[in-house]
Amino acid sequence: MQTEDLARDVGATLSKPRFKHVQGVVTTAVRLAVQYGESEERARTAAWLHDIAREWPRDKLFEAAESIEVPAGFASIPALLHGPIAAHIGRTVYGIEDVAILDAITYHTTGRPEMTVLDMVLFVADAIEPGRQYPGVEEVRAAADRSLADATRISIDHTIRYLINAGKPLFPLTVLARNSLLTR
Ligand SMILES: Nc1ncnc2c1ncn2[C@@H]1O[C@H](COP(=O)(O)OP(=O)(O)O)[C@@H](O)[C@H]1O
Repeated sequence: MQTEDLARDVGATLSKPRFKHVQGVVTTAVRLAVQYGESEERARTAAWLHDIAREWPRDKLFEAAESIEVPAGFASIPALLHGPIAAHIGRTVYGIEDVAILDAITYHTTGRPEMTVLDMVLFVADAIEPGRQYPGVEEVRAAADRSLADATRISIDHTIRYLINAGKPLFPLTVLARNSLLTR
């Protein structure tokens, strides 16, 4: 699979602002991969694919989730389904067999316990790409310069606070991801 083909398909699938976000995630993921000793190629592929189903309507996400293997609990929060579905598309449409890439995509919104370097590269890149603006983003950016695990944990802390303040459900795996990062 050529990255150019993937980039072209993503460009044809997503809205302009979302495509710009993905481009920012690709650039940032590659930079973090170089900094933290992960493969640039894997980071690039995961980043191009991660949001390919992000703009699907709820019904389409639920329908797709019924026919693929989704990790436990994901279907209870529709906003999380685009990760596992993007991984499924990566495997079935683009022939990606590297489980590390597929897992990084699956868990890019939630995190998980014992996150790999590639998981964290994508997670943090998604949180700090240049187009991201939210209270606290500078703290995550600064942390990413010194420690990928700290940046991941701080980003998770922001997400947890955001979800609580917004009265939204919090996926339990994210709490386990945070606990695991605190004991690393
Ligand atoms: N750990 C989580 N638990 C529950 N819901 C979450 C979690 N993380 C994110 N969400 C919800 O899923 C939505 C999509 O998250 P994300 O993919 O990070 O958004 P985007 O990249 O579009 O900003 C968020 O707006 C939030 O409401």
